[in-house]
Amino acid sequence: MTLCVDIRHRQGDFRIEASFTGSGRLTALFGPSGSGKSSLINLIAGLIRPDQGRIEVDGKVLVDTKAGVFLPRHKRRIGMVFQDARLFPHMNVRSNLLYGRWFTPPAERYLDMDAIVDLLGIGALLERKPALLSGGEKQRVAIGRALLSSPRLLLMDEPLASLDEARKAEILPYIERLRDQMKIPIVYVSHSVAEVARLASDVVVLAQGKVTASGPVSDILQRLDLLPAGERGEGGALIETVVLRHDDTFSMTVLGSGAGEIRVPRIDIPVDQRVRLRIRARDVMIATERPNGLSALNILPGKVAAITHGAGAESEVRIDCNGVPVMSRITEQSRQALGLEPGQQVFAVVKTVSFDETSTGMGVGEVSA
Ligand SMILES: Nc1ncnc2c1ncn2[C@@H]1O[C@H](COP(=O)(O)OP(=O)(O)OP(=O)(O)O)[C@@H](O)[C@H]1O
Repeated sequence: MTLCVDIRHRQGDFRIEASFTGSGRLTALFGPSGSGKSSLINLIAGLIRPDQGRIEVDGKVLVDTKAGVFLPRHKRRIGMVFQDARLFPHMNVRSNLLYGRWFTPPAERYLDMDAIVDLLGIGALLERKPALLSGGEKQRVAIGRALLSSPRLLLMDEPLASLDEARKAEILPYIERLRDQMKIPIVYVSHSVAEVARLASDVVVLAQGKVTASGPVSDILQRLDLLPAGERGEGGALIETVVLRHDDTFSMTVLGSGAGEIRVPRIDIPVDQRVRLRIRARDVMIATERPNGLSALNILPGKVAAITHGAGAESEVRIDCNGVPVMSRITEQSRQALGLEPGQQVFAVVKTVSFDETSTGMGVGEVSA
């Protein structure tokens, strides 16, 4: 899918000037509060008419102010999921789901109820009213309702923001399945690095209404300078791995990657499955010789590829571990003490316990354009 956005719009004192192309399965709009993420979603959905510009999804022009085109919302075939599920309280789950089909002409319906119910695991909930659902279940039904409108694009505006960590963890695998099994492109608003790392194929970074960077998720998450200050500690490398084996004695899982084997706390993913692993830059130590007598289990040989002096006392070091970039955030004092320079052979050291449940997710399949 290709989503092309090139718009300028003013609301009050706030100006949006956004231009980007998303060609992946799940494009994350990422930025701090007030950066314009929801405004951009509303512009794509047709809830706001832009002052100037053009929006196109897979060749279908939704807006082109120069040509006088503004497709009204109901003709855009866009599914929306918000932070709050917005289900109809008087209808049961089945009726809420079927409501999504209503506005789509039968000839254009390409998703059926059974497939969606199965994908989202909501078969047991069909007769219940929303008041009897957990927050995570409500969001799964809201996603189902949006999908049953057979949309050509799905917009998700912070769909997990109102859920606690346990409910988020419950719903993330369903969004991964949706991303990997449905052919519907998704634009997903978030200000959480953990969520973006797990779900996105591409990222558009927004700050004060402007696009400051866009590209594949692994490229963007390495750029710690692009991340909001409060989320910088969550940035780092995002690498594709495969489950090699589970070590039940020590409750660990061994992942294979281009950088070597990586041990993480046991994850419930079958052997041979792809896993996307986030290694936070702040969790990576650097050694100039292979360490001995060290408790950390992951020691990845590599070469210093680049060093960036960050704000204040910090330096960011990109280590090329056999073609796999691993980021490390260390103090400038440590960098100088080790005499680190580009080209130098080093070892990236990562403790197994530094990986948590937000560090791994199902690997993204081939991204079809
Ligand atoms: N109708 C409006 N009129 C004037 N200003 C508005 C209007 N709607 C939003 N804004 C302003 O536009 C800016 C961007 O808001 P927006 O909701 O798009 O940001 P956001 O990145 O989605 O934030 P959050 O993460 O907090 O939801 C904010 O400064 C907001 O106050």
